[in-house]
Amino acid sequence: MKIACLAGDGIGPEIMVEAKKVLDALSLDIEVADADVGGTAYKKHGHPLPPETLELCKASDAVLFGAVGDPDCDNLERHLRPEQAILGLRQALTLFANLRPATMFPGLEDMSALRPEVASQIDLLIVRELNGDVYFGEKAIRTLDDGRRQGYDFMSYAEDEVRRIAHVAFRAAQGRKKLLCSVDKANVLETSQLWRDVVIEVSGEYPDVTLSHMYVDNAAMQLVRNPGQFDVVVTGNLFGDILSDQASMCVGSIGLLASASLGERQTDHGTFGLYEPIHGSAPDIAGQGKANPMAMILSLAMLLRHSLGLEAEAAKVEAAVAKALEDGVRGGDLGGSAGTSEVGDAVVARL
Ligand SMILES: NC(=O)C1=CN([C@@H]2O[C@H](COP(=O)(O)OP(=O)(O)OC[C@H]3O[C@@H](n4cnc5c(N)ncnc54)[C@H](O)[C@@H]3O)[C@@H](O)[C@H]2O)C=CC1
Ligand SMILES: CC(C)CC(=O)C(=O)O
Ligand SMILES: [Mg+2]
Repeated sequence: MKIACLAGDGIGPEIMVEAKKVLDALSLDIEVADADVGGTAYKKHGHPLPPETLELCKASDAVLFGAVGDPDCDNLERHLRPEQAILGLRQALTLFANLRPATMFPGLEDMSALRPEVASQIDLLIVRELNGDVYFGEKAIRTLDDGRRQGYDFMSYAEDEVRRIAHVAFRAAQGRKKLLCSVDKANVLETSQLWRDVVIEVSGEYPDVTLSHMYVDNAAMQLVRNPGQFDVVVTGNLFGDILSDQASMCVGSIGLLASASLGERQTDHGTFGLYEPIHGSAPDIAGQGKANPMAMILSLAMLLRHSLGLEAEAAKVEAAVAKALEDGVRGGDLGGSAGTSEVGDAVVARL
């Protein structure tokens, strides 16, 4: 079994060290190969996603990804910016299904942005489409005939793109509480109207799952008012990006939310995938040993489960994180003082 490790920029390398500590502690027979990505890769190789990095990912069973984003690169042409590396990987590897679970860890209710009795109900899974929407449509800043500049990003979903993510979401719901909420903006957007029509069509194949629909503005409000109503939420790329950051503060911190990005390619032991925290490179705290590595460590757990078929090991890692939190191990993002390596060590000690 082979994993490609792409640490990236900002806090990426700091949290990747901690995930590797956890992997080492499990003593598994896994080959680990590192590669450059993001601003780090641009500075070394002139491109945020060098061909050798992409080739390594393709030749691996799974990719463990830190984060990309570097303020030094903000004025580069768009195709050279660090963020293009993660967008490029998602597209080149056809990773269209992004699973973002948000669950309340026992004992952490006091850190939620919500009242503890509301927060304690949270156990949801956001299934975010990852290969379409405005992120991948034609985009430009052009000059109109009257001299005004206009920016545009073309939003679209083809029916097959909606159908395949809908199937992933319905199957996920079948393995949980059998509730699926599809989030869109069908009252305004044609893209969303097609999304809704196709989700309804697919629902015919899953009579055991209760499907509901919600406009995204209401969903943002309901996520704060009564998040316990949600089991699986399926939505497009942009809405899923935003709602998952919001969900993270409902359970305490963005430093806790992991993700799996999956496609259809099967490995010998599961599904090929890329695993990353939902947060970015956090330049404001990079290099200070303050980043919470738990989202990265929980992403490793998802990798073990989905790509390597190591369910017991995945559960062990998740239990070690939960135990560390229960024991009061908290970084600055959770109102504590534990540094990045201290948190990683605490998780390893509980494995
Ligand atoms: N998949 C990726 O690689 C992503 C990359 N980005 C990029 O990251 C850069 C920074 O973006 P931001 O909007 O600031 O979002 P961000 O998620 O990097 O940071 C937002 C806030 O959360 C905090 N934070 C994030 N992760 C944390 C952790 N593990 N522990 C403690 N605190 C944490 C940061 O310090 C910051 O105050 C940008 O270049 C952006 O494009 C953003 C999101 C995803
Ligand atoms: C291209 C990324 C920066 C998008 C993002 O914020 C995410 O995937 O969470
Ligand atoms: Mg995001």
